[in-house]
Amino acid sequence: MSTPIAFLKGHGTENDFVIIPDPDNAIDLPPAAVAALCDRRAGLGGDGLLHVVRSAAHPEAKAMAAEAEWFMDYRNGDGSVAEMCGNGVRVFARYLQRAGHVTEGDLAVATRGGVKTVHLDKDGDVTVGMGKARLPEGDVTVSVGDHSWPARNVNMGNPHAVAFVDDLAHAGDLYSAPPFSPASAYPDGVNVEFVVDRGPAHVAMRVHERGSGETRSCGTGACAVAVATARRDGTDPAVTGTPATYTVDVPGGTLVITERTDGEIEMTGPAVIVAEGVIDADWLENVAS
Ligand SMILES: N[C@@H](CCC[C@H](N)C(=O)O)C(=O)O
Repeated sequence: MSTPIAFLKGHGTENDFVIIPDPDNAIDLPPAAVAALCDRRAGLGGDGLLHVVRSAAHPEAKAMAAEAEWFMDYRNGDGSVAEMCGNGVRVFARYLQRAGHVTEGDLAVATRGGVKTVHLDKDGDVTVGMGKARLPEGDVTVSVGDHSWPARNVNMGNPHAVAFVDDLAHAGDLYSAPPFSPASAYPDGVNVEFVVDRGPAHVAMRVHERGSGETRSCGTGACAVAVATARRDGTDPAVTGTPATYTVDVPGGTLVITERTDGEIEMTGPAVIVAEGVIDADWLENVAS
C-alpha cells in the first residue's frame, strides 16, 4: 500500500480548491489525477487544485525562488494549467499561514503569471496585488444560444472576455463554454464574464471559467470586470490621477477591486480553509493511469 497523501479543502468566495501540500515537488499530479480529485462525485470536488511547492523545487518556478519561497502550481478542474488564479492565491496564502510557513503581513507567492504580493490577516480578508491589466485591441463577440454581446478583451495574466448584459439570467445555464469570435482573440481559450450594473462603481457578474465551467467566483475575472467597467464608465486612474474602486458581486460573495494610478490592481476578499484529510494514494494512482 502506498503512503497516503495529505490534502486540504478551501475556498475564496466559494471558488473552491483541493490543496495538495508538496514542498519538495515529489507528488506526480498528471491532468487525469487532478481531474479525478476535482470531480464532485467520484473525487474530493473543486473548481481547481492548488499544488503547494517550494519554488526552488519546481522547474517552472526556480527562477522566482529568490523572490518567492512558494510556488502556486495552479490547475483547473479539468487538469489543465492556467497562468493565474486570483481566488486561489488568497487561499494558497491562507494555507501557508495555517501550516505555519508564514505569519501575518506581506508574502510573495510565485505563480505562472509572475510573483504576486499577498497581504494576510489572521482571520480577516486577504489582499493580493494582481499586477496590471492588459487590454488588447480588437472587437470580440461572445454568444449564448440566440444572444450575442460585444465583449472587452482583458488579460490579467490569463485571458478574459467581459460582456455587459441586461440580465445575468441571459447567460443561460452556462453548462458549456460560450462561443467567441474571432477565434484568433483567444488561441488558448478564455474565461467569459457576464456583468450587470448594481449601482455606482458596483456590479454583479457570472463567469464561465476555462477548464472549470461555471464557478461561483473568479478573482482574475472580477479584476477584468472592474477594469472593463471603469473604461466603459470613462474612468482610467492613470489618466485621472485618482484610484478607482469597484465592488464586484459574484454568486459566492463579494470582491473589492482597486485600480491604482500606476495601473496596479489590488483585490480583497475572504480565504477560508474548511477541511483537511488524506487521499488514498492507490486510488489516485489508479485514476491517473
Ligand atoms: N478561478 C480563478 C481563475 C482560474 C484560472 C482560469 N480558469 C483560467 O483557465 O484562466 C481566479 O480566481 O482567478
